[in-house]
Amino acid sequence: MKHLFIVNPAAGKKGSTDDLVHRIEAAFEGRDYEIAYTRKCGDAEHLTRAAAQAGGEIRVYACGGDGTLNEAVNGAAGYEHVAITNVPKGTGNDFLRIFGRGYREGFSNLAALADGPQAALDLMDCNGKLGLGVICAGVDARVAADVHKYKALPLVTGTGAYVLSLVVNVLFKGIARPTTVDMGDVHLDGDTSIICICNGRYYGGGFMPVGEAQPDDGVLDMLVVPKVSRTTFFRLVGKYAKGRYRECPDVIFDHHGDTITFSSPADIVAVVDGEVMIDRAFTVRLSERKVNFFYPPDMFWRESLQTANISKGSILENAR
Ligand SMILES: Nc1ncnc2c1ncn2[C@@H]1O[C@H](COP(=O)(O)OP(=O)(O)OP(=O)(O)O)[C@@H](O)[C@H]1O
Repeated sequence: MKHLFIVNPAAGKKGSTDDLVHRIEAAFEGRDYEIAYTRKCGDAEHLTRAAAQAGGEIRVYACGGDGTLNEAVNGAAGYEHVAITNVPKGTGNDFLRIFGRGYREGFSNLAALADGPQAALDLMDCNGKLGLGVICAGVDARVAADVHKYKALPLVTGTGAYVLSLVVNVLFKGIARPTTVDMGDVHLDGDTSIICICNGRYYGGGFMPVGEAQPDDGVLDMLVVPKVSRTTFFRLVGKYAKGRYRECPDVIFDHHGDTITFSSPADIVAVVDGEVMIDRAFTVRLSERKVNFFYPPDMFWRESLQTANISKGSILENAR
């Protein structure tokens, strides 16, 4: 088995690349491994696909944030002899949050990760681009997309850019946009505030719209929020972020299936695992391709197992 580390030097804190490389060298001495570095957008996808096409069992470690992971997903999808994972080195790593408390430490333990189990996960196909975690296409997507613009301004920090983007988009540009949406029996023709499709559970640094979403159940969990007043929006956002959508059936419509389409006379911003796409019509469907994902031996994404892990930890701690 070969191990390929794809390191994004632009992701994460200064000095994190050197630190990671030392940890890889220490953990993989004597094993068949290689370290490759990305230089620009798209490199992680090309490196992963090239490794997959070379043949032979391989584990690919996308070392970066959700963007680097998403590129590895697009390069590895459909190749049964390839498995990928995400070594946290970004600011977000929202997909990994599904593994519960301690996910950062768990996925940083390279020796354990190398021999960890793997599972075939579902993928979302969004106009040809694959996503593993969450796709959004409403005011939340416009906020996320604009954060990059504001970050480039002098004297604006990461949090400052997010607050600025939130204020401009929610208070000044308006929450809703004219959109036609079809998902299952739900047809909406009017203004829409939020469209969200979950295969994973988290996005935007910790929002969890559908807490019961499972990345391997063959189901995409979709939520749509029509036009609401600013007051309702701010009242709703806490419940939306905590997966309490069932408490608001009159303003959050849900569908659990395999396809959603949405279109607008104006450009729609969609964000796929943190990556921005712009178009006037989108189809998001369950892809026929899957991706093998490997993870630490003591972690899993089903709540029951996460709970079991937590209680196992406390039993061990009590025994010490
Ligand atoms: N050498 C490089 N220099 C600049 N940008 C790069 C380089 N290599 C990759 N990239 C780009 O960096 C972008 C950000 O990467 P990534 O999303 O993994 O990190 P992040 O933004 O820190 O984390 P997160 O998205 O989880 O918040 C990706 O879109 C990728 O295309």
